[in-house]
Amino acid sequence: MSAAPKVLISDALSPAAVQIFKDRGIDVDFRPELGKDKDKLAEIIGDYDGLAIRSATKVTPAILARAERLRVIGRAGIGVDNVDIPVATARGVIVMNTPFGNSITTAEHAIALMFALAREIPAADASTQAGKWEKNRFMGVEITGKTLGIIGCGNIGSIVAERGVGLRMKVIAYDPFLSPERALDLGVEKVELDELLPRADFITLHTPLTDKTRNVLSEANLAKTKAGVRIINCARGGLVDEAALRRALDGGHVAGAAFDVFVEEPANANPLFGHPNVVCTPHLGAATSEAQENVALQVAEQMSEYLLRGAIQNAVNFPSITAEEAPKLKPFIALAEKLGSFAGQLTETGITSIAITYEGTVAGLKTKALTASAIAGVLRPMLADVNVVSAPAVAKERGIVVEETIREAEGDYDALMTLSVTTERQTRAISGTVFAGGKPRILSIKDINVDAEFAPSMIYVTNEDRPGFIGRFASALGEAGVNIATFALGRDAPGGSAIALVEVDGPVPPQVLEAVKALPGVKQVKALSFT
Ligand SMILES: NC(=O)C1=CN([C@@H]2O[C@H](COP(=O)(O)OP(=O)(O)OC[C@H]3O[C@@H](n4cnc5c(N)ncnc54)[C@H](O)[C@@H]3O)[C@@H](O)[C@H]2O)C=CC1
Ligand SMILES: O=C(O)CCC(=O)C(=O)O
Repeated sequence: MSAAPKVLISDALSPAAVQIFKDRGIDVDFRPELGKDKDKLAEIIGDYDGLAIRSATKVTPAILARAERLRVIGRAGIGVDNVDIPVATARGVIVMNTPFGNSITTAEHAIALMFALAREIPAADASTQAGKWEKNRFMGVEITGKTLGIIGCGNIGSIVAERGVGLRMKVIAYDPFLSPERALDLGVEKVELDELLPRADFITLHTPLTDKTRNVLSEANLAKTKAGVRIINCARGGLVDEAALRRALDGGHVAGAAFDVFVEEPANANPLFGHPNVVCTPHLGAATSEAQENVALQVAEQMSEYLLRGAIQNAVNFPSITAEEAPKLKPFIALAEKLGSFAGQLTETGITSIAITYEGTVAGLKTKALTASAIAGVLRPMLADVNVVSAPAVAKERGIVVEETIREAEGDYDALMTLSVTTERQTRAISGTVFAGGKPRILSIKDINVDAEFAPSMIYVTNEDRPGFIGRFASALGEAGVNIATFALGRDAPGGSAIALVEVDGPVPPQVLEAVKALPGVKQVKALSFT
């Protein structure tokens, strides 16, 4: 029996997560202090199959380089910008998040900050508790009837929009991916950024931080906002140019700003600090007991399902696979990898494209996962470290075009998978299926029917279809002491091109391949291995 998977929790997750892992039979170490101790984390990460984090742990290339066993990183929350996704993907590590568990809580924090700004609640509180009773100092603004401009109207932005509508605000939203139907449903007017900026009394940001959204409120865009605007950022530091915002606050154009997130976190110093109309919280958007319980439970469930059953949910770098789909996919994943491996072992020049056709019942499965497995199979003979998670990215990086075709109708087989690999010299197609009992099987190679299993040690020969070849081939193996286990043959036409696929016991010495190559009519000989 294989050992139980081991998970490290390196951030302040709700203890509910620990219990879930334990209940599922997973060994778990709860070490929240490690999120801030990257050296210690790097020292021990090699012992773990899973890493559960919030935002304090930075999963850098240096940490990943030491994570030899790591299979999954689970973010109890939404933003995965503290994880180096390309490097995790290249190392075959699934990265999953919990995209909904803290959305309501974060939207509520944005609304709370909007009220805090409108009525200067933090400053009024400090003044009152200091015994000043400055009734005339604090003159707020009413929310009702004001225009709320939302930048990024996804999960959290939509909840903020609904709350804004409920507060009788006029809600406008800039989000290139917001459909007109969804905007209508939410009661929101969809606008361009240049329209939102001068119209909004309050602007709230709810996008991820990407190359496109960085400094979306730049100095130039801040200058386009309405005089007296109030700005709320509960999404990510870096969406607003903090120094430019400070100048706009100092100059009086911006009436107030409420920030939960900062360019540098923990934010011990920041250009916004100290301004009387600025309200700050230390990245508390998701900090309610409800949200933390939600995300901790969800991430622990998702990670356990993956580590124990191969189910993938909410991965940002791999298609989802349910626990019900996982066992159905498993034999086809093996088939896809082996077809890929067959082609990969035969390929000696640069690959330009990989095409995979799914026919019959297999067309109804998660073909994206199968395609990723096939690509991994093709590339593995050339790149030892590639795996099913990293393969699509590696292929893309190498300029290999990947095509997937799905045909629901069945032909001669319930399920048929055909992989074609095109190199600078030729296209090689291999088809296969899964037989009862889950065994992958080869059905044709280069359009020639050959019925064979994949075996640990095989010899693949292409030759001219001439009398006497089989006897000479078998004798060459016999003389070298290589025992034949199974023998599969195929040809396109009498006297045309033929294929022999022979399973042998044990490895094939190079001199045996040379001897077979020297036989009359032989075009190609290759030892193949399938584990
Ligand atoms: N302060 C906190 O503690 C928390 C912060 N967050 C952050 O909130 C942000 C939003 O989260 P969700 O709503 O769950 O994400 P989401 O993915 O559901 O929504 C993001 C929206 O931004 C839009 N968008 C992307 N690029 C854009 C662009 N260039 N201009 C305008 N809109 C653009 C997308 O179309 C999408 O609708 C994330 O960055 C997340 O990390 C989330 C939870 C807690
Ligand atoms: O875990 C946290 O407190 C931060 C939450 C967050 O920023 C997110 O989920 O994106």
